[in-house]
Order: sequence, then C-alpha cells, then structure tokens
Amino acid sequence: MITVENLRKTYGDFPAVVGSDFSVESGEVFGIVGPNGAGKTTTLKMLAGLIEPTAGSADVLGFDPEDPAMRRKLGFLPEESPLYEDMTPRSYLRFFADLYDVPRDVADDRTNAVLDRLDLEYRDRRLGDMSKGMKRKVAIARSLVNDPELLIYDEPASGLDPLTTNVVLEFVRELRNDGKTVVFSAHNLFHVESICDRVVIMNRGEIIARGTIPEIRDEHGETAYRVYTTVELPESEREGDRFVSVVETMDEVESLRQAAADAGGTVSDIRTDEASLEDIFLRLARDAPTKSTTEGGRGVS
Ligand SMILES: Nc1ncnc2c1ncn2[C@@H]1O[C@H](COP(=O)(O)OP(=O)(O)OP(=O)(O)O)[C@@H](O)[C@H]1O
Repeated sequence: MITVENLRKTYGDFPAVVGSDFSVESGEVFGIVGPNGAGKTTTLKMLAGLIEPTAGSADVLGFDPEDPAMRRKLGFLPEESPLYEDMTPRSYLRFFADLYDVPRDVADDRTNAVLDRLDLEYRDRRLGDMSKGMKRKVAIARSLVNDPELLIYDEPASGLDPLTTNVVLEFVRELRNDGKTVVFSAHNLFHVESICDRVVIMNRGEIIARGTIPEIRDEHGETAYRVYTTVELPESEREGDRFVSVVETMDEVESLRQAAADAGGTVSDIRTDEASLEDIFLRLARDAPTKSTTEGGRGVS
C-alpha cells in the first residue's frame, strides 16, 4: 500500500527526515512515533503529496504522492485543522463532499454514520462555537467524506481530553475493521501502543526502531524480574511483609534464591516487568548518536 525508500527532506541545510525506509501493508494501523521535531509531520506530508521530498521515493497506493489521482483515494487529517468557523458540521462536510463529487445523500449518510460513531451530536451548531474535541471529530469526518482506502492522520488525539482521546483512538481501531489502512503519528506512546499493528520510532529525523510492539520489546526492551523474598537481602526493598529485589537475568534470580536460602528464607514470588514502549523509546533516544555527529550540521535538539 505504501513503500518508502530512502526518503529525505532537508529544509535549507537542516535535515528534518534522513533517509527513511519502511512499508505499510493494506489493512494495518501503522504508527509513526517520536518526540516533537522527530520528523513525523514532515514524513506524513511527503506521503500525502503536500511537500516534495529532497531525495528518495514514496509509492502510495501505486501512485507518486503528487499525483492528484492518489489524493482522491486518501483521507488526510492535518495536525492542526482550522475549520471554517461560520459553517456548521453539516454544511462544512457537504462542502467537502461536493469537492469530491460525492452525491449529497451518500455524503450525508456517510458523515452522519461517522459522527454517530464519534459521538458528536451537534451537527448544526456553528463550528466557531465548538470545543477542540468536537472540531477534531468534524475534521475526522471530513477525512472520510470520499470513502478513502488510506487514511493519514497527524496526531489525531493530541491535546484532547482523556474521554475524547479514547473515542478517537477506538474509532481509528474500528477503521481497520472497516478494511481501511491507517498511518498515524503520535508523540504519546500509549496511543501507539494501544492500537498499532506496527510502528516506526523516529528521533531527530531518523528511524531508530521498527516492528510490532512485541518485536520492538524483544529486540530493545529489557525484561526485569521482581523477586520477592521472605528475608531481607542486600539491595532489596520492603514491600508489606516481604522484600523485593529487581534483577535483569535468570542467573541473578538464581543467585537471589541461593542468598535467600542462605539467610534462612525463601523466594515467595517472581514477577516479570515488561518494558513499556516509553521505557524503550527513552533508552533508544538517549543512546542514539546525535545528528550533529552523523549528519554534520543538525545542531538542534
Ligand atoms: N518548513 C520548515 N522549515 C524549516 N524547518 C522545518 C519546517 N518544517 C519542519 N521543520 C523542522 O523539521 C523538524 C521536524 O519537524 P516535524 O514537524 O516533521 O516534526 P514532528 O515530529 O511532526 O514534531 P511535532 O510533534 O512537534 O509536530 C523540526 O525540527 C522542525 O522545526
């Protein structure tokens, strides 16, 4: 559905995206995750044909992203989506349906169904009087007005309250069940962890990890073992009437078992702590070489 090869974008001499390679399969939810300035929006805009790559190539739905034929099959949700304040959701969505030559009754059915699923009651209220979350829902409905195969959403749930965030993320998950392919960006790793089939993690323009969440965990995450003992051991901490030591290998677990036995106690429980995507990301970002050493010139964090 999408193939990206050595995609690069430089603003002046500033490398915003540095040679990305990835592919997105039909019917998956694909996440691009990373902190502010990682290059997520720049990547998505290149895929949507809104900015031209400096080098490399992207194939989107079999088209060059700048081909207008691709845009008719795409729904793009920008990070900030200013809506026409004096319009209502109904008039606004009809306006976009007309741009895509979608018949009025088809468009009304389609957008009403989306707004029902997103729990947006007010269809005739002035957009300028609506909350950020309501406007986001209208912008999402707009992205679906042409019934596209592919959705590219830039930070769909950013800045929304927890309830609205859940509604939006759940909706993205349901889009996959409708047979859509979704590529979306997030800086909140929880958003990605909860709904993506596969992700790439970006930092300073580079992809620093990729795969399914379990694959990334296997490759980059350190599993920790919490070993509970009935006796205090060096470096253990009291938890209720037990003591807990945290170690990273089974050999260390075995040593603790021996130490507990030597002290006249036993191991009463062993639990595994899986690294969260956030833990993994923080470690990868900390260990990654800075662009100024690899690229010569990107001295911005
Ligand atoms: N038009 C531009 N001119 C110059 N630099 C730009 C331009 N657009 C983006 N950049 C820079 O490129 C880098 C990547 O920006 P981008 O918006 O792609 O990051 P992002 O991961 O989407 O971040 P955020 O989460 O803050 O939106 C940033 O350092 C940004 O300042």
